[in-house]
Amino acid sequence: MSKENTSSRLPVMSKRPLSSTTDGELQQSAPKKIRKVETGHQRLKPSTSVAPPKRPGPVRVTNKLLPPARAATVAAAPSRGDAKKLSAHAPVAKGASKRPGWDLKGKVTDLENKIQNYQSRLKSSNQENEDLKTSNAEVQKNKAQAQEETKHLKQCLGALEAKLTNLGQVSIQTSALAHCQDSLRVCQDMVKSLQELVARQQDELHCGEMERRKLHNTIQELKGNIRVFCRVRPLLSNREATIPHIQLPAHDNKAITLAKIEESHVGRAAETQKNYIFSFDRVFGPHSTQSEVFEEISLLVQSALDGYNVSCFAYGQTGSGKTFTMEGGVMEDMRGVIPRAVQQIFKSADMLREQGWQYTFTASFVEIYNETLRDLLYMGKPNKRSELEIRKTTNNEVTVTNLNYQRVTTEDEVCKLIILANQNRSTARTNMNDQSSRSHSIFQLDIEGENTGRGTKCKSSLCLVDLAGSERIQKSQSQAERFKEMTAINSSLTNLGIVITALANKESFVPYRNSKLTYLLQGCLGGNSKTLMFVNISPEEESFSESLNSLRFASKVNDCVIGTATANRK
Ligand SMILES: Nc1ncnc2c1ncn2[C@@H]1O[C@H](COP(=O)(O)OP(=O)(O)OP(=O)(O)O)[C@@H](O)[C@H]1O
Repeated sequence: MSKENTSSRLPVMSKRPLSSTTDGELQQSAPKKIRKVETGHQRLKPSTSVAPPKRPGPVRVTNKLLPPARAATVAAAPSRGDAKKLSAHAPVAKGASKRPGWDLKGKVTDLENKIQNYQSRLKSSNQENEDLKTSNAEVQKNKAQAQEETKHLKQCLGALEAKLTNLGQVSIQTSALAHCQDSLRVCQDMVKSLQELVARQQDELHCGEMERRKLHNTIQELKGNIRVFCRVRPLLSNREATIPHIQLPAHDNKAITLAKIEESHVGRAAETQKNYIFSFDRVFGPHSTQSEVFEEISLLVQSALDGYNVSCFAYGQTGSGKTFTMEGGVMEDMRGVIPRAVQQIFKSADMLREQGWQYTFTASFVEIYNETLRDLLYMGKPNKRSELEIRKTTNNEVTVTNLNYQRVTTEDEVCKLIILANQNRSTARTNMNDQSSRSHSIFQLDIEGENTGRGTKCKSSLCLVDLAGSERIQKSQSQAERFKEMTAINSSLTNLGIVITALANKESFVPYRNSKLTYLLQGCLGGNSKTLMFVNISPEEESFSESLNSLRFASKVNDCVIGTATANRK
């Protein structure tokens, strides 16, 4: 039965005229109606207390824990059993506690009172329930807020903890930084003292370098400012296994003997041997390598970087190995004096750069053919070649008009110029040598060095000369043009000999201008210059006379050198 039904009956019961009914009827009907009322009270369960519910005060833990629906049920009504208890304890209207059985009206009144009482309690319970709901909602809201706040606080805490950790790290880093700063100060002190040490050592190094240059020059002077090396070419064919007419003593690398076996004019002895003994600064046999030869010259090349003019000549008959000695082959171990000297110059300049030296290099390559100068670095049209003239500058330096003076910075650049010069070089066929060069070729590297820190400068020239063949006219069977070439070559070589002799004898007049060769090489042939002459010898027996001539010419030069060395010792 619904609550609505229960409540609708109660007014009916109260309005029924009791007088028109019998006690029995009333007695029978009354309990039914009471039961119906009680049935309606079943919705009040579960009730844990019959005490009138108090108005909700401050939120209690029990209320918080109860779900809202259950709280509402408690407030709605007690259970049937509870109703009995309630009836037992419920306050009874005054004067209704002991109603006689017939006082049905009174009982009804009592019951109505009770109902009113319950209704008011129900109302207050509902109110209380509503209050609890509101309070619960507030609690939930507060709880959510509290959770939010907790979350926020946790975040703050996390951030603070992170900050704290960072602060810890910062303090570690600060102490590490302080440590580093200390180390830096120590290092700075160390760097300062090292810089002072380096400066001192640079001073010492510079002094050492200048001392080295001086001593090096002294050694070169003691060895002689004009030196002669002899080199014997190996046999080019296997026709002759030995070279009996050239003797090189095993124990002495400065001597060479040409032995000539002549028929005896006396008659008894079949033949006699005539020995021509020569002595030079060094004699290289047929098996000497290019690097062995250069080793002896490298000290002179060093002098060029130190500021001394250096010249190196290769003298000898056609085919004796002059070009091979000066230029050599393409293979590394076949490279001759010019490429090796260039390599050494650039390497040494690189090393000296660390000591504050800056070098500039200018290369030129010229040939003298029939007493005419030709630029070997010329790249224009052959018929557009300008005439080259040797001139002297106001500084008394020799220069050539219209000649290509190429600024070079690397060894490679110089090697390319050498290739170009070779292509330009005049060659002509002769009976002596298919690739015979009929001109003097002069490679010149002008070197300018400056040590700005020390205020020191040096200037020098390195001249490497491959002379034209020196053979006699008859042997080469030269005709007309060849005769003219030969005359010019021999004339200039003779003049070279004369100039060297005049220099060695310290003569007041040196006839440089007698030939283009000596005029051009004037700067590299006197004063503070150092000269080296190679005399190249062909090993073939038929070249005996030419070899003898060459050795005699070289010996004349060498004798002059010995005279100079003796004078130095005094
Ligand atoms: N030391 C050597 N070892 C091996 N081969 C050599 C040596 N010297 C010279 N030759 C060879 O001998 C030949 C002639 O040499 P080279 O051209 O150098 O003579 P040259 O004196 O320059 O002649 P020219 O005056 O006619 O120019 C070349 O084929 C060269 O390779």
